[in-house]
Amino acid sequence: MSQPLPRIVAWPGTVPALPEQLQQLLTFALQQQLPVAVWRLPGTEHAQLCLSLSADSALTGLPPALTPEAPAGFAFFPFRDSDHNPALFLPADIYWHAVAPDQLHLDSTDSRASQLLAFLATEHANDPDPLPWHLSTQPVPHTTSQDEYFRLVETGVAAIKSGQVVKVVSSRAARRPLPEGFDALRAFGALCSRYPRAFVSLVSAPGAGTWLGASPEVLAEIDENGVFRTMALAGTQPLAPGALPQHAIWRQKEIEEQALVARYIVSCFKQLRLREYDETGPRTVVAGQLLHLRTDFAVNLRQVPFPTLGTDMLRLLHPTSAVGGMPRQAALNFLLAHEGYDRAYYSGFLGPVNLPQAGVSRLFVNLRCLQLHPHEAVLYAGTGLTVDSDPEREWQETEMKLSTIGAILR
Ligand SMILES: C=C(O[C@H]1C=CC=C(C(=O)O)[C@@H]1O)C(=O)O
Repeated sequence: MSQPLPRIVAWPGTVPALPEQLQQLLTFALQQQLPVAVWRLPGTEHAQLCLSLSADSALTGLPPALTPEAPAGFAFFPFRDSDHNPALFLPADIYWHAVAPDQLHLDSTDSRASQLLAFLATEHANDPDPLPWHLSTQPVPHTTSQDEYFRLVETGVAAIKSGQVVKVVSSRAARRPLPEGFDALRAFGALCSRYPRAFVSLVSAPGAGTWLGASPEVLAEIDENGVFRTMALAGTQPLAPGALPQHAIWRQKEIEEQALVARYIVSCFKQLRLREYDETGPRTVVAGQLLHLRTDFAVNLRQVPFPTLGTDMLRLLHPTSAVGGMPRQAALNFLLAHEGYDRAYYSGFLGPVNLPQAGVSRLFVNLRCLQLHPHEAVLYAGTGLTVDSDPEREWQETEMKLSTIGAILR
């Protein structure tokens, strides 16, 4: 049975400018302590918003199903599912898309949805400023010092040399003060302008807290034409001013690191006995001030009858070898034993499912992200280690990755 979006209702009263619309929808959600997500897809201009009318209904134990019949909503999945960092799926009880700003998708017979309509119709001079964003119930994670990170890289390289793992992606958290008057919604807008090719997101949910990000990595998507896509993204170098990405030269280390991720994706298709996939690349792509190597994979689901491919691939892919390592379980065990902090939702995945229409879903890896805490932000970044990794270089790479999202704190 298909689950259509709720009915379309006109925005009550005069339609304000787009930022005020977002501000008002967020104010309602946060004042009512409801989960809410705002996002902007790569290469598009328009923000979208999904609001759930019950915090409990967002708790889910499973990765979402990527089929047209599955509920519409926004997935927010941790790196490792746990009681501290539960897998969330925000049902789209209210959905708004800046493409049609005068419309809201909601069920007006629901009393909470009609409360929203009444709220939007009133004066907004007394709305809270700053907004009461959800805060995580978890303490600020341990932030790894440079010495500790060097040791982590050395331990990772030793684990590779001993054959315990082939590749592992170590990561760390870093604390940064919030600038005076920091406004997360304005920061979301700044990320959208700065990173037009990224998936820009702002998610705020009870328990999980508030996360902002600009991800370069598709985990699994099915587009309007029924094409399933995923990508192998790895290898990093700074984009030198004035240099062309296609002229980038890659070291053996990055070529191998990325090839492992591509091979892992191929092994997932093999497990599903699917041969009809297109593979393009690897080629150099730009992500903010960084370059990566990327191989794109596509399957046309109108030609290859595999209706559960998206769901099956999602379950096989997460966490990919671009954020965990290879072999998957050995790398995850290594990280649990040595990384020394809780990644929470960093390197999990997030994105719309069956939005804006049934059959269209776009999930991204939660990279280049931060979590809001009172007066400070916690930023996250990782680096793929191989046998040739150098601790100093890997530290510098995390610094570069942190500055993608860190740019909005300056
Ligand atoms: C783990 C991260 O990036 C991944 C994606 C692209 C390149 C990566 C790398 O070069 O190590 C990582 O695999 C991160 O940004 O925190």
